[in-house]
Amino acid sequence: MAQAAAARLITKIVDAQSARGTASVVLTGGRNGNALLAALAAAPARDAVDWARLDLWWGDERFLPAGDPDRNDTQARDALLSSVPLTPERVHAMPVSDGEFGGDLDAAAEGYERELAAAAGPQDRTRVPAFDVLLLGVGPDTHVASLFPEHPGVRESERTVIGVRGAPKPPPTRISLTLPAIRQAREVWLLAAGEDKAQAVAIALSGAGEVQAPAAGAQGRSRTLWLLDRAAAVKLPRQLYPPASG
Ligand SMILES: O=C(O)[C@H](O)[C@@H](O)[C@H](O)[C@H](O)COP(=O)(O)O
Repeated sequence: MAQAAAARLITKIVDAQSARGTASVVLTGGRNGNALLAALAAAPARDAVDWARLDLWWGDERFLPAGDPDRNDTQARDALLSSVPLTPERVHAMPVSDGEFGGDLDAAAEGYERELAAAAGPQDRTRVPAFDVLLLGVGPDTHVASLFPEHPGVRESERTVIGVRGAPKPPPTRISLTLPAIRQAREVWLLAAGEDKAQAVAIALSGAGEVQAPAAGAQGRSRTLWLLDRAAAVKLPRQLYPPASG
């Protein structure tokens, strides 16, 4: 799944850069998100991407000190970012807990909200850029980013970035894009591999509401793509699962 997603992402970035001279991608944490980045680092076509003209954002982040190994941006740098010639000012990591906002989670979330708004173009209807691709790993409970079933964050309808306390997935304190922000992306790609995601995938794709199944609310403006391996697809409703191609 990671290899296939990496190949698709390279193509999407190259297409965007040839069409508009730039591209913007929102990264996700977790096993599948990091596997995609590692696959990208190893992809032969990797350097078809003009890394200097790529804007990178995060869908969520653990609110920890800079360089903490549990931070998504630390893991992303280790998996890919440190080995490609990105433009540092175009890599928009979410605030650290020992930076300009100190340990003030809400101030840090507001800071990232302002950074997104500043990058939004006049053509963007809301206060975030029109991301070309917004990547999301899917939790076994159907969470995406740090939006968990029945938690306050998934109900947020105004803010684009929020602080999350008491997340069921450790570590508990996080910063996350909200569903309104996620839905501004041109394309949303949801990544799920492994048997432990099969139930979540089936629930999210069978008409569940976004409060009960946040992944169900993660739709792109022009496209929503679920990138699954067979193990994660086994519980899909039959009409959604093409007959095994050999
Ligand atoms: O900060 C995080 O933990 C991630 O952003 C989170 O949303 C992750 O993508 C899912 O929990 C899936 O994680 P796995 O791919 O490891 O199952």
